[in-house]
Amino acid sequence: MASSDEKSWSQHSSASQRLLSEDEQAKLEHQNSRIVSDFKQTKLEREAQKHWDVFYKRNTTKFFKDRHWTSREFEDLCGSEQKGLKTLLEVGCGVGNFLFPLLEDNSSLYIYACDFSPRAVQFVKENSLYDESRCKAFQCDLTSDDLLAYVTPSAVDVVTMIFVLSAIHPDKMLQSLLNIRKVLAPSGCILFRDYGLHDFAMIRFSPGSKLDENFYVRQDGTRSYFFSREKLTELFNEAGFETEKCDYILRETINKKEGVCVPRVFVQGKFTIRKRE
Ligand SMILES: C[S@@+](CC[C@H](N)C(=O)[O-])C[C@H]1O[C@@H](n2cnc3c(N)ncnc32)[C@H](O)[C@@H]1O
Repeated sequence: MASSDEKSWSQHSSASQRLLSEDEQAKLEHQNSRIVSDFKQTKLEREAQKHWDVFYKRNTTKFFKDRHWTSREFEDLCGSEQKGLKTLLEVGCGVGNFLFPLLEDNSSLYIYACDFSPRAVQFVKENSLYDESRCKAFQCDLTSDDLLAYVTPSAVDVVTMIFVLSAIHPDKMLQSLLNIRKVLAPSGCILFRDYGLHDFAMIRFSPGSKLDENFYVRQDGTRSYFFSREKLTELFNEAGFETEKCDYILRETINKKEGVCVPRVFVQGKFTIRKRE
């Protein structure tokens, strides 16, 4: 995960995926020498929520930086008033690093925010900027709880998914998207940003951390998938969405702790509900 001591120093987008050096290819190959057992994989899935909750117990609100870049990166979030954007749902909101900057920048926006970690939701509610007339935070597991229990059907103009789908088991990604689709207005969209294929964090995993193709477990039991553009568009297509945009974002960050410059890869996209099935 990108911790708060990593500082970005340059950024650019690219249509093609990052090519690996021979050394990096060898590292990826080496990861296959020890794949996590089925027994441990089942346990990790059963305890997914617990692992994230413990993550927030340990890191409180200090791990992720406030995401002030979102309005810049997603033009749909810029000037929301003029665009008639009224209601937004952020899924996998963590402690609100995306939510609060957005609330501050958009005075007429109402934001629903959910996460399956009860501690994360509690941190959101305890934030001094939390205002029930402007937002509602609730606990919800996207893979199993019906979003319609909290949000009116088709009531949401924009859903944001910021580094959340990667934390969900690949077998449950589709059902999570179908769940989200139910609350999205027919003209609405999903704005997406997550870890991309060949991100530095992916190469860095050691043997014994690989769960499946492009899917890994961290030391603390939280998991991460690394998306190719193809995988992502295929998934959204299957869930009834059209891909408006889907790009790799390549950026270099300085990891201050280790004193090295590392290549980060993210995937960013915009998806709309397909008009005709
Ligand atoms: C990498 S963090 C990103 C948090 C936040 N979106 C941000 O960018 O700061 C992933 C978040 O997804 C949440 N999450 C993982 N699986 C989930 C699920 N099935 N349902 C709801 N939230 C989930 C975790 O609790 C965690 O807060």
